[in-house]
Amino acid sequence: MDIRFEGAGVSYGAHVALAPVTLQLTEKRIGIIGLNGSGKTTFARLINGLTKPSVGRVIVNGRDTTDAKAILTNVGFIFQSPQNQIILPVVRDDIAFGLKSRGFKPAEIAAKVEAVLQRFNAAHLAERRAHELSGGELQLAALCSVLATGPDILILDEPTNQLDLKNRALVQRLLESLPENAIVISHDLELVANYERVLVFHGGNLVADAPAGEAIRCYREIASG
Ligand SMILES: Nc1ncnc2c1ncn2[C@@H]1O[C@H](COP(=O)(O)OP(=O)(O)OP(=O)(O)O)[C@@H](O)[C@H]1O
Repeated sequence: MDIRFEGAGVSYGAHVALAPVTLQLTEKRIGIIGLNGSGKTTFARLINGLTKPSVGRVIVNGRDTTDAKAILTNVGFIFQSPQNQIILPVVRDDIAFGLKSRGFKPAEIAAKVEAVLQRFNAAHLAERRAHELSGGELQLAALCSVLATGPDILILDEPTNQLDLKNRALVQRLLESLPENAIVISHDLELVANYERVLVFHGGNLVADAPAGEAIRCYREIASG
C-alpha cells in the first residue's frame, strides 16, 4: 500500500473540512481518531476518491484519485452505517451484486461469493434479509460484500459503532485476522490501541501522526481541554 497526500485539503465554501495534508501511508494498520466533525471521514473519503480534494492531490498506489474508477476498485470502504451500503435485500445477492458490477462472469461470481462466505464463517447469513440482521451481522455482511471484490486497501468508518461487547469483539477479531491493509476510523480507542500508526485530527487539522500510545494521549488531551 502506498498512499500519498500532497497538500490535499477539502473546503466547502468558506468552511475548511480538512486543511492541506502532506504525508505517505504504507503501514498495514492505520488508525484515525479525533472529535466529532474533526475531518476523519473527509480524510478517508479522499483515499477512495469519493471526495475530491479542493487543493493538492492524493495518489493511491501510483494513481491519482481523480481517476475514480481505478481507485474505487482498489479501495474498499465500509461506511459508518453498513445498512446504507447493502443494496440488495438478501445478503448473498448483495455480495454478488458488487462482483457483477465489476464484470465478473456468473461462474466466477458464484465461486467468489462462496469463498468469501467461507472465509468469514458467514454462510449462515447468505439467505438472510439484510434489514433483519443485527448490527454485528450487518458489519459481517458488509465486510463480505466489500472484500469479495478483492480490494488492496480497506477503509472502515467506525466499525464497532453501536455494537454490543460480543459483536464488538467479533469485529475486532475479524480485523486482526485480515491480511488486507486496513485504515480504521474509530471512537473506540481500544480498537486501534496496538496500531503502529495513528493519525489524530482536530478542527480539520492533522495534529498528531504517531504510534498508538502517543496519538491516544494527544487525543485525550484534546478531548479534556
Ligand atoms: N458534504 C459536506 N458539505 C459541507 N460540510 C461538510 C460536508 N462533509 C463534511 N462537512 C463538514 O466537514 C467537517 C468534517 O467532517 P467529517 O465528516 O470529516 O468529520 P468526522 O471527524 O468524520 O466526524 P464524526 O466523528 O462525527 O463522524 C465537519 O464540520 C462537517 O460538518
